[in-house]
Amino acid sequence: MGRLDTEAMTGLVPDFLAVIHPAISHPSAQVEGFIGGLLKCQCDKSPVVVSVGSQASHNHLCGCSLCWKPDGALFSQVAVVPRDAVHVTENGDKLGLVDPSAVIQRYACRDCGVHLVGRIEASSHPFYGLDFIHTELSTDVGWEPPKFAAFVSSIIEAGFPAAEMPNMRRHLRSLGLEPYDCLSPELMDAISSHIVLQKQSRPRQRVEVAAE
Ligand SMILES: N[C@@H](CCC(=O)N[C@@H](CSCO)C(=O)NCC(=O)O)C(=O)O
Ligand SMILES: [Zn+2]
Ligand SMILES: [Zn+2]
Repeated sequence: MGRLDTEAMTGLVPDFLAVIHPAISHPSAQVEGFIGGLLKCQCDKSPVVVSVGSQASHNHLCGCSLCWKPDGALFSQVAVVPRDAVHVTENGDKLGLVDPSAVIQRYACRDCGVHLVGRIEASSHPFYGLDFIHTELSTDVGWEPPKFAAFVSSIIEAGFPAAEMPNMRRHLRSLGLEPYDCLSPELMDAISSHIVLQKQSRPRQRVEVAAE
């Protein structure tokens, strides 16, 4: 089987649980007062280790083509933490920038391909100050579980049959993961509010009208 078995997905009844994400049948149990843990890449030898000194927030499934997914999964599981809480503690020399032109600067292990951290460098970005992480890379217990599914329509770009999308959305809802085709309304509202504030703090442009 290839990285993503799109042939199996064209069957009449796709095995949704198997293709959504391996962690979804046993989601993490959030622990109050949890203060973070260690993320490790999938290398048996000299794994990259990242220390995260914070609980994660906005944990969600993401169907976009850019976020890292375990083999065979259609969705990534991705959350944010304050960037100050993130420190590469071991084998950081193995990290490489996946796509320098992306808004989220994702750093992956060059040996196993796992993405350890996604950082926003543009200070004007609504999510500046937050790093994207994959909590499944940690064996520590207490991380916030995923709460919704984002960029769901994007899985079609990975080969998921468009005709099966109503079933996929129904299935995500049955798992308590409301499907959205961008981010959740809460996050979209935060993005728009940030844009309004940015416009207000920018001096108004004078529009010159040429005299006839
Ligand atoms: N259809 C595209 C969507 C890609 C996309 O816009 N991804 C979002 C969500 S990633 C985390 O939730 C995004 O913010 N991307 C910016 C970036 O990744 O740099 C596709 O599937 O590729
Ligand atoms: Zn690795
Ligand atoms: Zn994504």
